[in-house]
Amino acid sequence: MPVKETDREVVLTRPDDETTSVTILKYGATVYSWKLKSEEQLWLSTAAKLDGSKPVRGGIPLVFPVFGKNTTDEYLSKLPQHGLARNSTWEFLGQTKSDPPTVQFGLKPEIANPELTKLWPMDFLLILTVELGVDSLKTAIEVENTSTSKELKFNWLFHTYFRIEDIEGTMVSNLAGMKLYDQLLKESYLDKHPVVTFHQETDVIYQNVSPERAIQIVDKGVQVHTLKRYNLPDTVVWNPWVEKSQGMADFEPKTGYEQMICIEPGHVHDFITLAPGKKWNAHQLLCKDELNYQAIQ
Ligand SMILES: O=P(O)(O)OC[C@H]1O[C@H](O)[C@H](O)[C@@H](O)[C@@H]1O
Repeated sequence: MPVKETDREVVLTRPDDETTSVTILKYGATVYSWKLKSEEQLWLSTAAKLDGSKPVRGGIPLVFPVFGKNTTDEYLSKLPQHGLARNSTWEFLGQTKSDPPTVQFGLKPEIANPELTKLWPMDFLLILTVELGVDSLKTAIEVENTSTSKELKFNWLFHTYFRIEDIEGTMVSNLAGMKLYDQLLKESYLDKHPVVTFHQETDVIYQNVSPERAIQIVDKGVQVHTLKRYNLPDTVVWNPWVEKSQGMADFEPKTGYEQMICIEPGHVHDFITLAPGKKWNAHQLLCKDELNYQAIQ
């Protein structure tokens, strides 16, 4: 069966290849496994909670309506870090296409985490579409402002944890020349390095990364993941390294930072503001591609 639903999750398998599948937890509509020919592509902590007691540490948590911890907005500042989508149980809306196999999940205030919608009393409808290609995974989001009178102000981000072999042998290409905000230094600057490499904790937000840029994760000269984006101008690059991993109870094994890199496409530098009745769409595409070093314009 290409789509298997249980109380907890939905597993989508390619009819032409049963070793290629994606598993989506209803809690957070979190993709927590994507296997290509039996090989896991995403990183998941061995201590990740899959029982709805905490957002999932790994896979693709969804960040909405706020990225990080807001301190200025009257309502968004009341929400916990990264908002309410990753700590709400979404509704499985079913399979919408058989080729490529595609499923949808929905979230609206009536079913979202009531502790959190109390703090952020807005009208919205989120539809997440997950499409399993031969060697790709597309996650697409539609945000609708269902209010008839109020604007909807929000961030969106796909918090994608990629599985890699060895962080110190890994580089991320095609972000060179971009302006970034370093969340650790609390400073903005131009990244003049030709590629991003990792030797310590990294937590940076690249801004206005052109949609033509395919971000590639390269392991010792070999392309292992390619990330394409639509309508997601910012890209967060995060690796917690040694100390930060020690401090996260759900991050295991403690050496796991060596096998993961978060490349998170989003709209987080500015808020999106949607007028009543309007919709906003974006997607990320995780795929395999030839190594393509794109020149800085
Ligand atoms: O621990 P979490 O709330 O899941 O956040 C994990 C990480 O998410 C993003 O990558 C942020 O840029 C980091 O500052 C944060 O530490």
